[in-house]
Amino acid sequence: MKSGHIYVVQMCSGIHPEENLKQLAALLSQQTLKQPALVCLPESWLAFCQTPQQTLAQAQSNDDWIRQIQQLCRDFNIWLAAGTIALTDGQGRYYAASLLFNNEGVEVARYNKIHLFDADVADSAGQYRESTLTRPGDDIVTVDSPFGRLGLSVCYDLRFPGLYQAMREQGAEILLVPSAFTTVTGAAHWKPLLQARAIETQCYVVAAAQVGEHENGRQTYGHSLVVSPWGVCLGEAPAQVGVIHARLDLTDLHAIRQKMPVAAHNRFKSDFYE
Ligand SMILES: O=C(O)CNC(=O)[C@H](CS)NC(=O)CCC(=O)C(=O)O
Repeated sequence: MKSGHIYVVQMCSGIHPEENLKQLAALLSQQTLKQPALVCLPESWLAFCQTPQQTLAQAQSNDDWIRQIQQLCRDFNIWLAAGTIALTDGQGRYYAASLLFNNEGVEVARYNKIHLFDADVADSAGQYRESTLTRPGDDIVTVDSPFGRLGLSVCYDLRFPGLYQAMREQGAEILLVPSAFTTVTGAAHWKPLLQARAIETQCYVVAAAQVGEHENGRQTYGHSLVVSPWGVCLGEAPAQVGVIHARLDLTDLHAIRQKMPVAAHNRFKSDFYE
């Protein structure tokens, strides 16, 4: 039965990729990484920019950063769920892309954030309009790994349970939710949403978060979380930069699914109306 070690890196990313990569390497160096290791990073960890135009410029020039990230996977012998990185669509916009690399630095999956955060929030930023230059993705992504079958999602996606049900139907066992939640919505919704997704799908949920006051003027909630398929929090980060570790064991997951087979009982599957 598959199992492994998950390391969730909570970052306070700034505008400059070089500094963010240094922050990541320093945090990983402080860990004794048990194998096999899956390292999960938050949304926009490589560059948390000030404007969509800055993010677009970043998206058009990050080939070299990606090569450095691939090298980091080999140096630390880790699988890396690389949060999100802005990647150009070649037509003047960018995707919020979540790339998964194996321990040889090979890209094994890519998910483009489907739901974009266009919302008004009672915080110092006030307005979020992610769709300004971001192109939304269309495809649901699940992929096998030494840890189990991973389902990829990003931040605001968390509010749309249909996506997670679809990943469950594709066999997902571990759902990844790299995020940069606002402090206001995070305090109100973050933990219950993550626990609900874990309980409904009977999956592990792993959510790496941005935290603190950022160079771009934004504030984020932190509280990175690992939730078991029973809804129990196996690890929760405080509101500061750092790494949390959890051991995932799919034996428990399959026991939970066997005792309460909600996926088989579900009458609202995607083929319900066919
Ligand atoms: O803009 C960037 O560089 C990084 N992207 C983000 O910070 C995104 C879009 S603005 N944030 C969210 O999705 C927060 C969702 C949230 O807070 C909620 O659902 O309550």
